[in-house]
Amino acid sequence: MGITMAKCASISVYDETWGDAPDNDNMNVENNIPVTIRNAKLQAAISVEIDESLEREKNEDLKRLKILLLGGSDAGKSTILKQMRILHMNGFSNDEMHSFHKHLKLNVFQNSINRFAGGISRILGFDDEQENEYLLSFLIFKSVQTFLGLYPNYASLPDNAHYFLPKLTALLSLNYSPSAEDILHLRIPTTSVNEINFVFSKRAIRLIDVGGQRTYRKKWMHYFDGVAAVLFVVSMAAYDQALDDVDKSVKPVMSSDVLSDKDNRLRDSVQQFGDMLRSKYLLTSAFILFLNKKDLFWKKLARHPLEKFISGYKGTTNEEAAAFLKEHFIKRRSKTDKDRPIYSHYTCATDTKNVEFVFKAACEIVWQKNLNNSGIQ
Ligand SMILES: Nc1nc2c(ncn2[C@@H]2O[C@H](COP(=O)(O)OP(=O)(O)OP(=O)(O)O)[C@@H](O)[C@H]2O)c(=O)[nH]1
Ligand SMILES: [Mg+2]
Repeated sequence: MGITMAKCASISVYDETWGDAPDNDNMNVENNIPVTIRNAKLQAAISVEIDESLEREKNEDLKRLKILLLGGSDAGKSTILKQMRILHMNGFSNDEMHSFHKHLKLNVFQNSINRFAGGISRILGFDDEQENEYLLSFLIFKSVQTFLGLYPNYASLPDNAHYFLPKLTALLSLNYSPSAEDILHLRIPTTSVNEINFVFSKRAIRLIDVGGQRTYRKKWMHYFDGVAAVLFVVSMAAYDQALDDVDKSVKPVMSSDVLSDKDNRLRDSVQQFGDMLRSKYLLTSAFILFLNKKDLFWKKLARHPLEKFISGYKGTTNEEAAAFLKEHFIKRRSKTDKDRPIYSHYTCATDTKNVEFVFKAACEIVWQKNLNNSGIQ
């Protein structure tokens, strides 16, 4: 857009100059400089100015990076955005902290206690009335630790339960104010779009975080224009989890080699990743895969062997398991696309140092790609 305007400007200045000049301009002398020479000097100056302006624009474009966080629900996209706020934007305002505090209570009660109590009651064979009584009883506080010890991988516990439940008594005290770590562990599903602009390594970055639930994915494509990089975030810990928001009308189209359950979250992510790679709007964008929640993945593997959920896995170590998952994403490249580089990192989005490191590495890839595209090496 800017370049087109600059080109138009150059033509109109040129035309006006020559249109205004008298027929016999060669003979018209002012300060002993013939008009044609003056015009030539003027044109040269304008041309230099336009070149400089184009160069400035090109440099500005190189600096302004549009980065899109994509991936399924609960993968960790908003957690990465929060980390950018902490790392590059002085954290959160008082209003935001206040709202986080409210969400914290909601998270602890709605997400964790309800599910936890439901889990206990099912295990102990309680009916609804008994369950309600049980919920109200103080016993629940002591039982939290016992339950987590007995059932550390209880399937319907949200991922942040392992962080929040052991801190329950402190969290429920009236004067408790949430720490940065608490905020990073909060689960607030994104229902619209979060966007932040910040400067990193002297470059302006526009980071966009969209909602990962199926209902919100239709909106993703509104943000595909001019995307320098897609950070596709995947929860590795989702290999044994079912989708919360299964829309039965959506038919799985994936090959049958991955995962037995068609509503499996990881399987859904693999499918999404393939779809994004094939999107004609993202063909020139760098693709960086964040295989996230590595901390939870390591913990789960011992109790929930990967081969029970993904056929074909024969490895024994954590590293082999992680590499096996990664391969399922990488092989979603199409035949025509098989040489397209896909960069990947194993990440823990709640770990600020880890995110700082991988985000820097991701940006370096994007900058290098931009330089190559613009012909500057
Ligand atoms: N332990 C652990 N928890 C994580 C990690 N990444 C994210 N979480 C937690 O997982 C939950 C979901 O993270 P979000 O960032 O809200 O996920 P999202 O991808 O934005 O999800 P949607 O907004 O629904 O698309 C939150 O409770 C996070 O604290 C991680 O690497 N390790
Ligand atoms: Mg989110």
